[in-house]
Amino acid sequence: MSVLDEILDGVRADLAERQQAVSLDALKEMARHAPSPRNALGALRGQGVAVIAEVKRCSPSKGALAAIADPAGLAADYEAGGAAVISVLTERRRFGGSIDDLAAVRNRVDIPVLRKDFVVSSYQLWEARAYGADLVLLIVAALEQEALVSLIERAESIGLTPLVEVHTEEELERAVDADAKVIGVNARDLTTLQVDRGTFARIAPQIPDGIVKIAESGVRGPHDLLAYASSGADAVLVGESLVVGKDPRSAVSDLVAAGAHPALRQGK
Ligand SMILES: O=C(O)c1ccccc1NCC(=O)[C@H](O)[C@H](O)COP(=O)(O)O
Repeated sequence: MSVLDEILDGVRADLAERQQAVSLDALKEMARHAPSPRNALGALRGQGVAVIAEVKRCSPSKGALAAIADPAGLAADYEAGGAAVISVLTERRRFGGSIDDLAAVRNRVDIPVLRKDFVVSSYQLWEARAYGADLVLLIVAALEQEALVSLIERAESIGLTPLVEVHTEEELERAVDADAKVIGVNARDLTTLQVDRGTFARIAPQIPDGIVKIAESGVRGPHDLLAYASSGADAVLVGESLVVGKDPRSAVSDLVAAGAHPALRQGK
């Protein structure tokens, strides 16, 4: 069984428990009272290369990364460093996250917040909105095309901006066919878990103009951001290097400064 299939099995089991505990109607009611969605597209399309800073405790590829007792405090540091968006990994079994992390982060910061998870059902979209998410990750490799199209439509209809993640040219074609407006190319192969930073440079030129292009995974510092930017990234999504470092605020600030270089502004 592939890593993705293993993750998805766990996600479905946890989801079934939550669906038993909280009805869809109750979630919809919570979503109605949630704070209004923030302007995610505006944040990603700002000047320079936008930095999406991730709250990530552990991962299938590396195991434990950082304890992160106060995810909201970490997110506040990211925001102070100039992050445009906060990503919160809410998957429990392999990433140590929770939907409560999402709510805590959303209540602390003033920038848009991404629910980063393995979404397979519209129930998770309502959950995301009920707990304050502004964006939601949809992974093409985890979804049949019909489900991808319908989750994108449903997400947009309830005020979420879908970030549609691809790993290959075939998945990119599916994302574009599904009318994705924000596409992330993830450099981490879901079968081997190896990071190949060349993936973005290979796939990004085929992303049509007008779609926001995000380079995900493998950013160790400003030099990787600059490499992704030179291949056309509007934004980078960074997790591990921020949570294992001593000073997340200045690490974000260094990335933001590199991404603000005037030479990178052309075409944005
Ligand atoms: O991080 C993993 O090991 C992983 C394994 C399987 C599926 C997804 C995985 N990570 C999620 C992400 O996409 C990253 O957390 C995100 O792009 C940040 O990457 P990094 O900066 O390399 O931590």
